Amino acid sequence: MSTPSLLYLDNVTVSFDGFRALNELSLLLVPGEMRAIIGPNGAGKTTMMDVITGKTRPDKGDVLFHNTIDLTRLDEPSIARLGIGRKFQKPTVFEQLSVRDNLLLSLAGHRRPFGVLFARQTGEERDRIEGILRTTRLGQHADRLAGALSHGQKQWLEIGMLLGQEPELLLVDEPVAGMTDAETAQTADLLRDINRTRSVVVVEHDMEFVRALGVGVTVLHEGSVLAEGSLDDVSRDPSVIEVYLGR
Ligand SMILES: Nc1ncnc2c1ncn2[C@@H]1O[C@H](COP(=O)(O)OP(=O)(O)OP(=O)(O)O)[C@@H](O)[C@H]1O
Repeated sequence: MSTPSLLYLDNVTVSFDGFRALNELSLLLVPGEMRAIIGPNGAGKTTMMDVITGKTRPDKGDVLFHNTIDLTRLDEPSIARLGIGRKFQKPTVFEQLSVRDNLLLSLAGHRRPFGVLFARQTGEERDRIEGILRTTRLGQHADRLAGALSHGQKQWLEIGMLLGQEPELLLVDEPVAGMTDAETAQTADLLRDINRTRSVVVVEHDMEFVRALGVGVTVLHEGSVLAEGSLDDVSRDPSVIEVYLGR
């Protein structure tokens, strides 16, 4: 029996003017998994996310979703519709709207986004928004303008907006950059909650946060996987110490 696979990057190479940002990168994510991706600056983390979401096309290699769908043949909107959602580092919430209205706009299935603000909410929409408010710890702030939230709360709102699209796999890029220690700890809890029902790939430099996640870690270096395992395992790996943690 083959290993169940949610996402499989098979020998993916991406070159920019002859420079290999990804160099025969292979990585397997099983359904339901949360994986942390770490690695020094320039290791290829962002390029890897760009390949998964269809922003960058590899020169070589396949990216298989559920073993059968080759993402390298699809464009960004098609990949998003398949259930792969990405949160970029910088929050891009609608500052002039309330937290609740931001979430309403994000719900999957709306064809004319801004029109929904003037339409009567359905019970199902209300329930889904309440669920996302609970997950993102924003229940107390539902009626505040998004622009009045702290940096950390804006990041949670954006994660909530991603949840509105019901992704099967969330890609999260440096979620705790610029957060306070308390916000960082809460973000780890929040992602663990989300991971009960969805798979997650999180790129992060903050090792305290990665430790709090308590998930498998992949170390990238020069566009390839240098090590994989628990944070303790990879922290002990001499090659990792040499290129990254020991710097
Ligand atoms: N569009 C591009 N054109 C040329 N070179 C690029 C391009 N995108 C990335 N690179 C190079 O590819 C390498 C990998 O970059 P990438 O942004 O994927 O690394 P990263 O691991 O995300 O780094 P960081 O932790 O700094 O965000 C870097 O050397 C970068 O300069």
